[in-house]
Amino acid sequence: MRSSLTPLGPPVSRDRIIATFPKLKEHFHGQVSAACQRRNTGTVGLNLSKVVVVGDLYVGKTSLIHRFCKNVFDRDYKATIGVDFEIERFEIAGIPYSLQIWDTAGQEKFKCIASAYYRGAQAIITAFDLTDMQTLEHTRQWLEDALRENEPGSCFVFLVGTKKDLLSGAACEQAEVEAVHLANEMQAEYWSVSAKTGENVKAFFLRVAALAFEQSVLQDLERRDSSRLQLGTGDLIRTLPETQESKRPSSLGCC
Ligand SMILES: Nc1nc2c(ncn2[C@@H]2O[C@H](COP(=O)(O)OP(=O)(O)OP(=O)(O)O)[C@@H](O)[C@H]2O)c(=O)[nH]1
Ligand SMILES: [Mg+2]
Repeated sequence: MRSSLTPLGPPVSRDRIIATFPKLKEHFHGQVSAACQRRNTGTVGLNLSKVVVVGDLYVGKTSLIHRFCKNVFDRDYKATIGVDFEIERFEIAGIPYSLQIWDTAGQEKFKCIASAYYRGAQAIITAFDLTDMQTLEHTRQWLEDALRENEPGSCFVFLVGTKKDLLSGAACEQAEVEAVHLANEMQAEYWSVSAKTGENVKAFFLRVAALAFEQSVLQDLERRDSSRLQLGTGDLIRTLPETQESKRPSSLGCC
């Protein structure tokens, strides 16, 4: 049965339906599964969760997003001017869910435009080119800039090595060792992908969506719990001791 929160529009495509937690663990958090089963996920199904993709120019940010959202790959380079975004709809544990994926420009001259869009990100994807290790080094700065605009600890961080199709053997292994090392430092999850062949692209974004969804549901439950608590403990109605004074209606208190 579809959720009553399903937004207007056509149903999500079959490959955007996530029933079990992708990669690393099999199940959603117990509270999240229970909330989904009871359709008690508040406004999660109606909100857009923001994902921001950052990294040097030419590393393949736009290509990665286009491969996932449109299933296309363009060999020609067209620099992103400022920012762009795509909205991708999912159905996760039976609940509709949407990601707003922001594609930012890597060119220095657009940095101030792009950084205005970092705020409110639930996930930050820092991308680098596996064939150009300088771009890996620069991910530290990209991440620092993006985190500065967000509450500490509020974002999932991913380090993504792109253009996997261009590397193989020892060179690939060497690049990945360095990347995993940096990912640990950043407390990021590391993925390597190819927008050209599509390798790992869908699995990666499904993982991003599942993590963001789980966090959204938990935050929503917490928010509703705490507002209920505030109502419960609020000193809204005070009882007066039963004296003759207090029994008398105040309007009759004169004379
Ligand atoms: N072989 C290969 N080429 C890729 C891959 N991803 C991107 N490219 C190429 O790399 C170039 C740059 O890709 P973009 O996606 O435009 O790079 P970008 O990071 O968005 O660049 P800016 O918008 O300037 O920040 C293009 O010519 C792409 O075709 C990949 O997985 N494999
Ligand atoms: Mg781009």
